[in-house]
Amino acid sequence: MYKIQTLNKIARCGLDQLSRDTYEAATEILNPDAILVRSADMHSMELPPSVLAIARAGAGVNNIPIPACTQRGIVVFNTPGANANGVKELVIASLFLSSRNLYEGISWANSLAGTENIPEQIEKGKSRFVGPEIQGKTLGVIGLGAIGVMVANSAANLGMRVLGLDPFISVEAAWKLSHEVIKAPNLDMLLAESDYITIHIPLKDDTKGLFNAERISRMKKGARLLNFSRSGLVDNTAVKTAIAEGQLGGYVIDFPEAELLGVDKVLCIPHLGASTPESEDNCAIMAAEQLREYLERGNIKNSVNYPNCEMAPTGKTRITLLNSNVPKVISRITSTLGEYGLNIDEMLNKNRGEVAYNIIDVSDSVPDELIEKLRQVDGVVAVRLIPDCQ
Ligand SMILES: NC(=O)c1ccc[n+]([C@@H]2O[C@H](COP(=O)([O-])OP(=O)(O)OC[C@H]3O[C@@H](n4cnc5c(N)ncnc54)[C@H](O)[C@@H]3O)[C@@H](O)[C@H]2O)c1
Ligand SMILES: O=C(O)[C@H](O)COP(=O)(O)O
Repeated sequence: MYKIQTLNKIARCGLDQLSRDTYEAATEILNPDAILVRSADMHSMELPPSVLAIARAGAGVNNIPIPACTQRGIVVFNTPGANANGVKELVIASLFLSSRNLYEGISWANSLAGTENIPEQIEKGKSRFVGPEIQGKTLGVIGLGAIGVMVANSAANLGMRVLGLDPFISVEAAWKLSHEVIKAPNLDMLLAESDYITIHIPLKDDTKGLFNAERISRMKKGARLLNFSRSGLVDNTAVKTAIAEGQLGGYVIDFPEAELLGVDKVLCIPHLGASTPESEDNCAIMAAEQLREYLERGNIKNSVNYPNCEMAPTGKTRITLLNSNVPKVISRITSTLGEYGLNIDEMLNKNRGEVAYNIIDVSDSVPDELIEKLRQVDGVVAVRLIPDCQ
């Protein structure tokens, strides 16, 4: 029986992937084998030694202490693209929301409740909420991954001139990008020419505070900024100053913090990007499937800290090893197997940066003592035995 701890509400159809005969999933559970999470902050959580894997039902993994997990041999997964359409639709909606002053206009209309001559007041007052159409305007998209590509393509379809910037764009994303999207040669050009800018990059050490006062000052005067990625990418104080000075025409944030609430021209959305039944289902199913594949077969798919590594099960005994990516570890592993007279039927080794992963299938039975010996091998971080791997 595998035990799964859920730290957030995970869509039922995802949990249904984990059959009740083999899995027990609960919010409180002793010695979990794996954790299923959405946005819960795990940085201060003490992870029990039993945890083998963490699956983030979503894209951003800044809520998970990745380096500490890697060091302990905990494989962390996310669900690339599973909620991208949900976010894209809200980004497109927010272009209109912000440009046409819809939130302010609707709030004002509602504030007239209980007063006289509503139609007259509406016609008199509406001119305060005039806002530009997006057709023909320039949208700068920073980050052309799962979400950025969808946003860029949809905006081009709506008649916008779209500039895209992603120095690390994947081949897969590049294939999906509309030929109408113009490659911005650098951030300066994108900042200077865009009427709207939307950010779709992960929050990391090198992206933190990307939109600071200096970069905002290089934006076109009155341009609007949309942030559906993470609050830490944009400096809130710089946003407030730039709005007060008219440099920024508006800011839409899906991760509002205290200092932004109630600020004029700031639209605070309560992290609704992926809050659609479709996105929640997609993420939960993908995360649960990835966990199953890892726990039951040792296969790694869509990990953010270990290499992807998949070997079709042979029905034999499978040994999996997580190790440091340094010379001689593999030879030490294979000679340890040799000492116990074990012949390797199939083996797959993949590395990623400082770590590596191995799947080894053997026909013979594996004594517990050998697994203990493998755990002692210099450079090996964790070892697992999966008998009769189907
Ligand atoms: N609001 C929400 O509910 C919601 C939902 C999903 C994702 N997100 C956030 O959006 C981010 C992007 O999601 P995604 O699914 O598109 O991820 P993704 O991994 O598919 O795409 C991220 C892209 O950013 C690019 N990138 C990284 N650093 C960059 C930089 N400095 N300049 C330009 N490009 C850079 C990468 O090359 C990649 O193509 C996530 O990391 C997450 O923080 C928010
Ligand atoms: O990174 C993500 O996938 C989003 O921020 C969605 O987060 P959520 O699953 O908590 O809605």
